[in-house]
Order: sequence, then C-alpha cells, then structure tokens
Amino acid sequence: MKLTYELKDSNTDHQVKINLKWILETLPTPLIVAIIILGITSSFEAILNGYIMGQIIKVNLSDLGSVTRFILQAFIAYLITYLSAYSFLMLKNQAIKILNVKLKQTFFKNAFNGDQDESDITNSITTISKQIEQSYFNSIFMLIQTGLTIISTTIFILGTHFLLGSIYIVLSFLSLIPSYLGRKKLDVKVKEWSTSNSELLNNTSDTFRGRTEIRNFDVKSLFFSKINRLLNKEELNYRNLSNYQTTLMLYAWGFAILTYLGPIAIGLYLAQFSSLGITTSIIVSLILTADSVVGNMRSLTSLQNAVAGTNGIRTIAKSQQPKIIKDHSENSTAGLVIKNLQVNRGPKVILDNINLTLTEQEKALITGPSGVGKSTLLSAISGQVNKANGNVYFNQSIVDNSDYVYISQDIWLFDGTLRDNLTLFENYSDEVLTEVIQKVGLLEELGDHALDMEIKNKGENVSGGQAQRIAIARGLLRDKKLFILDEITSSLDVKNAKKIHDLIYQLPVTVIESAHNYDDEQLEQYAIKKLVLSSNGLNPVTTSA
Ligand SMILES: Nc1ncnc2c1ncn2[C@@H]1O[C@H](COP(=O)(O)OP(=O)(O)OP(=O)(O)O)[C@@H](O)[C@H]1O
Repeated sequence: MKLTYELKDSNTDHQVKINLKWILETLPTPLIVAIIILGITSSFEAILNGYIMGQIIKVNLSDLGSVTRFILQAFIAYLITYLSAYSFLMLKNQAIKILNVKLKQTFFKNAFNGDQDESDITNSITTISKQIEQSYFNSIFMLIQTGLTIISTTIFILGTHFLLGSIYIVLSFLSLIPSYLGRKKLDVKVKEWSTSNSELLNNTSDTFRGRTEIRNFDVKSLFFSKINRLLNKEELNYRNLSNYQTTLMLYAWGFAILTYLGPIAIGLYLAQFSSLGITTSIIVSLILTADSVVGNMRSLTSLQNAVAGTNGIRTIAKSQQPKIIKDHSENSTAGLVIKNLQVNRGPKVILDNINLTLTEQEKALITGPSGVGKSTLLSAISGQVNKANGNVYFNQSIVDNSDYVYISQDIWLFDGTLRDNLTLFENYSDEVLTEVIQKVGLLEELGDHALDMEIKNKGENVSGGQAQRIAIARGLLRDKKLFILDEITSSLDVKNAKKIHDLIYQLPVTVIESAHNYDDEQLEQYAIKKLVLSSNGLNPVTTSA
C-alpha cells in the first residue's frame, strides 16, 4: 500500500537561483582553477603596453644587441600574454557550454512538472537562456578577468612609483563620476523603455491572435492606431534613453580631459624635484597603465550593470507539486473514493464537500452547467490542482499519477510514428501494439501499416476521434485501471461519440467522465452512474437530463 504524504510547506526549495554559488557548483573545480590562473597571466597585457612604451625611451639605440634583446623580450612577453588570453577564452567557452546545458536542463525539468504552457518553456530555453548566457555567464567571466587586470595593473603602478602612481589612479577614477551619478536615472529610463516595449509586444501578439475577428468586425484601423500609439511611445522612450546615455558620455569626456592632461601635468611638475626620482619613462608607463585601470573600472561597472540586469530572470521557479493532505484514516474500499473534497481557486471555493465512491470497474458520467467545476473536479482527482480539503483514493491509496489515464479534449500527440506515440519509446512488441489498436478500432481504419504511420504537426493528420483512441490505446497498453475523461467526445459526431463510449464502457477499468452531451440509452445499457455536479455537490440524476 502506498504511503500518504504531505508536501513540505517551506518556500526555500521552491526556486533555483542562478548565481555565483550555482556556477561554482556546476563547473568542475580544475576548470575553475585553470580559468583563474589564465585570467591572471592574461591580465598582464595592460601592464605590458605601459611598461614597453616606458622602456623604449631607455633603449640604447646605438647598440643593436640591446635593441634586438628588447624587441625579443617584448615579443615573448606579448606572445605569452596573448596565448594566455586565447586559452582563457577557450576555457570560458567550455565553461559556458557546461553552464548552458545545466541551465536549459533546469528550465526544462522545473517547467515539466508544472502547468506552464509550451510557449513559456520554449521562451525560457531559447530567449531567456540566451540572455542569461550573454549578460550573466559571460559577464561573470569578464568580471573575473577585468578584476584581475585591475589588481595586477594597480600593483604594477604602485610598484613603479608609489606617490605618482597613487595620484594617477585617483585622477583616473574621476572619469567614473558621471556614470556613477547618472546610474539611478539611467535605470529609470531603461525601465520606462522596457515597460513600453513589453506593452507593445503584448498588444502586437494580442492583435495577431485576433486577426480573424478584427478583420470580420472591420475594426482594423482601431487596432492599428492603438499599435501606432504604443509603437511611438516605445520609440520615444528609447530615444530618451539614448539621449540620456549620450549626455552622460559628454560629461565623461569633460572629465576625461582632466584625467588625461592632469597626470601628464602633475608628472612633469613633480619631475622637477629630483629627490622624487620621477623620469619620463616612469611618466609614460604610468599614464598608459593608469588609463587601463580606469578603462577596466568602466568595463567593470558596465559588466556589473549587465549582471544586475539579469536579476529578474535568474530565479527559476520550481513547479509546486499539488498539495496532498495527510490523512491516515483507513480506506478499505477498492475503486475510486472521493472524500470531503474541497478545491479553491484563489479566494473562490469551486468545489466543496464532494463525496463519491465508484467500485472497481464502475463507471460514472458527470454532467452539470458550464463553469460549475467538472474539469476542476477531474483535475483534482488526477492531482493536478491543489485540494483545500479532502482526499481522493484509488484502490485504498491516495491517487497517484501512475494510477490513471487522463484524457482531455486536447490530446497530446507528437511528431513520430504511431508506434512512438503509443509506446512513448518504451519496449512493446508489435503484436501487443497491433492488438491494442485493433481494440480501439484503429487497425481497420488505418490499415496494416498503421503502426508505421507518421504523425505530423502534433497530430494534424489524424482526426479528433482517432487522436482520442490513440490516447485510450496508450492507457490500455499500460494496464491503467482508472480512466479520467474530460469531455473527450465533445468534438465528435453522435455516431463516433457512441463508438468511443461503447469501447470505454466495455473496458475492465474504473471510469469517471465529464460530458455535456451523452446518450441516456447507452448509459442505461452499460449501467453507467449518472451524476450532476451543482452547488449542492455531486448527486445522482434520477430522471433523464
Ligand atoms: N486556472 C484557473 N484559475 C482560476 N479559476 C479557474 C481556473 N480554471 C477554472 N477556473 C474557474 O473554476 C470554475 C470551474 O471551471 P471548470 O472549467 O472546472 O468548469 P466546467 O464545469 O468544467 O466548465 P465547462 O463545462 O464550461 O467546461 C469556473 O468558475 C472557472 O472560472
């Protein structure tokens, strides 16, 4: 007997946060170590530029040997640095590949058990993953390299001449002031633009989905003018954002004049004091390397912004499993037992105090006005919606998703052969498959090669009735003893609906079905329990509806 269980109420494991911890847990340690080592060795490029320029002044031009030595040493130093940079980037690509695989798997796995629609998951796996890759994973590696460059360059600068080096570094930071001060306002502008952009996209997609109605009711111009208004608003916000960025750049240029000329002037004046040991070579080295510190600081800020910009998309909600309420009361009845079931949707009570017992192989049809909660009841039985109260048992245990076949109006078929759609890639012999498709009447309809028939475009090339019978065959193959059927014959003509019901009503399984249209004679013929769902609960119907 299966155990009843209760879903943990803690919120902590309801989401996966893609952050540094997640990255470190996902990547193999040797790869992380190699990336850091190569990050350090490749960070010397900025130092080399400044150092070599500074040394040129010192080279004895009349001595060919020392010129050659200088060039050779510089060549080797650059070669090592660039080979390190190359290896760093190759390892970064490998790391991003590993992270992308894990990220997409995480999106897929978490969405799989939930009720997100397929476009959400496709969007997560394509667009959102790409955004996370480019703006987060990539930025994190660049942040590591930039941070290491800043550290090594700063050490070099201070080692070359502590006093002048410190002054240069401080002056270099002045150019960061405009972007620092303008950051908050920039955030607001980005938000304004992205809100208007989403509004435009939503409306465009709504309008496209309603193309047929919009054409029919001749309201095209009204929708076009709404789209135009939103388009203008979005582009206006985008222009405002670009203008603001350009203005910030102007301020940055103003400060740049100070940061470029200031160090040269200070260096040249301080060189007058011979006790400070400042030479032209030191000034040249420091100017070039200090510039690299500030350049890298600027990159650091924009990388940080890119990382922060992904905050909202880096939390992947784990689908919450429907809540199962602990109930240790014995349930000795075989078949389907619904006890005191209550289901809420938000604050609204949809089903209250629903009770039903269907013995093994007993079958029931549920009818009732539209919106009363028939589909909700079937979803609650199959455990797809949370129960506010009560439980549903099948053969003495709380219903588990391995117990039943759930068939809705929207049958899931995928591109592949009929065989694939039946076996779901499990091992079944063709004899068994043929027997089952014969049982549901598909063999005579689809011919001897039915199993090899290719199902295309999610089942566009099979009829609604055939799709339903494929779903039934799938369940029969797996020997399921409970069939939960939601309006499965609503799109079929009377004759085919009757055929499907003849088949289902003869199955040696328990059936609970919802339907608006049914055949009273057929219900009587198979002794099907007829129940009506209303605000008074689930009650037997005595007279024909
Ligand atoms: N995902 C949902 N979120 C919030 N409310 C919902 C959701 N699904 C259904 N409802 C509400 O629950 C109630 C019952 O809906 P349900 O689809 O179960 O009715 P039904 O009897 O199957 O209707 P119909 O016969 O028209 O298919 C309705 O008031 C509906 O608005």
